[in-house]
Amino acid sequence: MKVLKTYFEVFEILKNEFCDFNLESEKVSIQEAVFRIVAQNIVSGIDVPHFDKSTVDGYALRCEETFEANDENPAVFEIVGEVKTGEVPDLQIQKGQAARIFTGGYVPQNANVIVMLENTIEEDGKLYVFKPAKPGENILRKGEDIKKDSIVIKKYQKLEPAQIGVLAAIGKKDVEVFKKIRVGIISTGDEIISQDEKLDSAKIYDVNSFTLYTSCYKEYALPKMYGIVKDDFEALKDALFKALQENDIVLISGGSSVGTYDNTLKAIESLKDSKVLVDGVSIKPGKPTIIAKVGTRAVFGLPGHPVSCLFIFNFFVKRLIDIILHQQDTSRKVLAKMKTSIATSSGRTEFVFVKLHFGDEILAEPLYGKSGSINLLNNASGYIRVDATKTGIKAGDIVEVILI
Ligand SMILES: Nc1nc2c(c(=O)[nH]1)N[C@H]1C(S)=C(S)[C@@H](COP(=O)(O)OP(=O)(O)OC[C@H]3O[C@@H](n4cnc5c(N)ncnc54)[C@H](O)[C@@H]3O)O[C@H]1N2
Ligand code: MOO
Repeated sequence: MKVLKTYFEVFEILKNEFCDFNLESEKVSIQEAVFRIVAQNIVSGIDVPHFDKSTVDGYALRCEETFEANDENPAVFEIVGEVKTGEVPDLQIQKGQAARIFTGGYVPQNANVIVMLENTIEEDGKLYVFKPAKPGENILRKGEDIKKDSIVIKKYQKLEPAQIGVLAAIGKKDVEVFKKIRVGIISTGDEIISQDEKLDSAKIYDVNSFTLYTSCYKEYALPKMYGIVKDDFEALKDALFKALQENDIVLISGGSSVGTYDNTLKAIESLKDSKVLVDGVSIKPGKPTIIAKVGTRAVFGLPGHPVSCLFIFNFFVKRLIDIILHQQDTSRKVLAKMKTSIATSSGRTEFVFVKLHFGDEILAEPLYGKSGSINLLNNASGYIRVDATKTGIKAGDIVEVILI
């Protein structure tokens, strides 16, 4: 009998086999680079800001002269000019002098504080300051945000909008990022037809090509469909061979189980340099999952049932993409209270889909349905894990829900 691997053994295998995957890089504009992974450390060529900058509208002056100021005895300054935002001022602040300045303005020489407009009165060319000001107050110093020559973004860091902002601030127009992981997608089965065909009895529309293709978008991978292949060993082998030439990961859905027409394992094994790493996992859904390495590339045989297929993408394929890109597990999780009890009995680790209800507390309502019912996922917010040693979870128990 086949020995099934546990899911954490599979995680370890994926990590050991694919952690030094050779990724090529490419240069893209910073606005195109969002959610991509940086291919080299990025060093700032400038200080940000690259001049002492006012963070408020007010007056530039020397703070020492305000130390004795109070409501009755304001410090008095002569206004010697105005700093135009975006221009370097040609004035210097001497003792007893102040200059008007606006948010973002270049702090004039000798000034060491900007007093906020609201804390002053300007009358007949004179400025009255009623409170002591602290040195450096309301000034963003040259290099205070980002120092010249410092590493601002590290290799393998993901570029979220905030990081794109940092790149913009240091004047970058483009950035070197890892190329998107290319994922080839094959559906198999004599009963599977495309949406262009007439739905005869005993046929079903291809669902997995589309759920897998669109799941790749969520992982910022580059999917390509290779169509529907009949239950024919040679045809599947040819499609797999072609997809492997053009992709980093190939996903075959259907034909991964033990039926006479289940050709996925045979097709993988027939390829030169192939090594089957996993053939069956002790989980539900997703038991008939196959994972292989062909040369340096990965091939997944995914269960045909649409729910199992999509679940295994989220559980293992996503994990592999994270490993290749040196990312932590990026699944989002919330704690919730079970709305009703559930029983589990497969002897495998079970993943139960739940719908979340948000109110004073977050409730997780278990969803029932078979692995073939894609509509089950239509209603699911996420899933919970029930270990193989357990026989279920009781209503009221707090569970961790992994969001999908
Ligand atoms: N004797 C056994 N039979 C089965 C086992 C087992 O351990 N022993 N495992 C069951 C489990 S669990 C699953 S999951 C399925 C997976 O089987 P396959 O990966 O070989 O998938 P198929 O048999 O080809 O298809 C299963 C089911 O899914 C439908 N399907 C397939 N591809 C698509 C697609 N692209 N779009 C929509 N639906 C698809 C297919 O028509 C079947 O209904 O095996 C169990 N059997
Ligand atoms: O992958 Mo299967 O869903 O365990 O029926």
